[in-house]
Amino acid sequence: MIGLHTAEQVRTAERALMATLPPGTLMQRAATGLATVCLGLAGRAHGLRVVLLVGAGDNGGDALFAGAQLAGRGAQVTAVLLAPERAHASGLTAFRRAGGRVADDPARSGLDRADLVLDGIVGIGGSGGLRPAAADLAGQAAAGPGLLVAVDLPSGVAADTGEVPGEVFPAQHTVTFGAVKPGLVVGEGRRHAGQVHLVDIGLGPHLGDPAARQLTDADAAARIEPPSPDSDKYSGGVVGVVAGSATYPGAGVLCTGAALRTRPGLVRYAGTAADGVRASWPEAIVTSGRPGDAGRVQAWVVGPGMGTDDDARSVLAEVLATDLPVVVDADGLTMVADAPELVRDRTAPTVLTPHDREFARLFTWAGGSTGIGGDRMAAARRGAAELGCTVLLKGDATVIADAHGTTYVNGTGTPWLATAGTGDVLSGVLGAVLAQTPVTGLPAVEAAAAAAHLHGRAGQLAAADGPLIAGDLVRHLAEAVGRLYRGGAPA
Ligand SMILES: NC(=O)C1=CN([C@@H]2O[C@H](COP(=O)(O)OP(=O)(O)OC[C@H]3O[C@@H](n4cnc5c(N)ncnc54)[C@H](O)[C@@H]3O)[C@@H](O)[C@H]2O)[C@@H](O)CC1
Ligand SMILES: [K+]
Repeated sequence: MIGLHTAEQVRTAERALMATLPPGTLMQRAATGLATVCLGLAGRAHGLRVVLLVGAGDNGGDALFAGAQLAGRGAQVTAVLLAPERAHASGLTAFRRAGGRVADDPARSGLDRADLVLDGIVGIGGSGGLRPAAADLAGQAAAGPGLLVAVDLPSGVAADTGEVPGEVFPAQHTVTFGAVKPGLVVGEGRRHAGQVHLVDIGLGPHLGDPAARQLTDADAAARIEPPSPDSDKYSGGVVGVVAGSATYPGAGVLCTGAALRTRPGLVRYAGTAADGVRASWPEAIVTSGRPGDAGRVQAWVVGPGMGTDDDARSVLAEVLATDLPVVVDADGLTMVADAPELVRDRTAPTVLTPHDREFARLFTWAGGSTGIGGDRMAAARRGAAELGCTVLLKGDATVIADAHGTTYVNGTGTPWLATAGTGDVLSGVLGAVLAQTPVTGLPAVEAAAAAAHLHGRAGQLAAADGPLIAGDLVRHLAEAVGRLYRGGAPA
């Protein structure tokens, strides 16, 4: 499990740890970790042209100490000081002593021929958009040839939320200290962090509960129960699917297929796409009747492609009136927006899986001119608390939050997933994981996080061959599940 810790949590842990250590120890650990990652990325030190962008705080101090280490190994290191009189004093001394050069004019920084640029402009002490001089340097760095490495956090990204209120240092790598900050993996910040390298500086025992979490493959595998020797077709959890329509059977076919491929125990389908589903999936038990005619299930998926007419509304109400876990997606969400009490009044878990527009329809505060806003974790938590459910807010880093504020950020996926029908597949996967929860006792928020993780992995596998369509996801699900159990390895 990857814990995501806010700036304040990191500072609190730092204070507790620093009380037991000589001054400067943590910065030395951070700088050594940073220099080590840089050497690994560059593959050499001797003759390497390095430019440090140095702000007025400790983030600049990290850059200066790392720069000193690189200079000591033969790199040609130039520091550009944004506030020369406030630059980290002992960092600057060490840097100069190691042979580092301070640029006397930011216009002659050498960014146009650097091999490596370290962004030590601002870290967890930053606020608001980058100031003009810093923004200008970030722009020059982006236009230059150097590998762009952010120190702790790309300058311009809000550590706790991933908001990017102005210009930003567009890192290809971020070397972060002590804990991964949410802003590196969620929202717009994620797009500017590049590959994240976590340097352990010993904060661990002092960090406490993370503000949010991200699953690894092993975490996801542990939340999707494999069959055991005494399993039968019922013990994996029976999924009920209400999706698609006579005119548009596709959503029913994709959703049912995804549920079957995630944990092939038993999937029951009820709805007007019965003929299409039956033709595609002889393994499913299909009825064209109402959900109540389908037989016993342990969880329902309702909504994708089912329409929003009166019949659909009464089917949705029937499903939500059960005391079973329910996933509501797509048309189901449109109808819930008109009747939120159907969800609010439930005692069994409900997972809503909106994209931004659906989210804005569900929650009027997110529908104004500002939309959801840059803090996607806060939005998902607020929505979940309002309806007493779990919200899976789709995005390039999907956020999953429940009414208690427990939050996950998904770390798998590919931009190729932004294509028609992939949401229907996610609901099917989620239905299958949720159907196990009466037995596994897994909280719905974790089931949803595991489903998003698996869905993203299937997307990555499918996209390895080029552009994917939703059916490819279903075809790659079995392999994605198998790889999760094998720690990511192919068969
Ligand atoms: N807290 C910890 O546990 C550790 C922190 N370390 C480093 O210390 C950093 C935090 O240091 P500080 O608290 O000194 O703060 P920072 O160095 O992150 O930022 C403070 C400076 O940035 C300027 N600034 C703020 N917003 C700005 C903006 N929008 N545009 C331009 N400049 C802006 C401020 O004027 C201030 O001088 C971390 O990010 C990390 O790099 C490490 O040395 C290791 C340990
Ligand atoms: K930085």
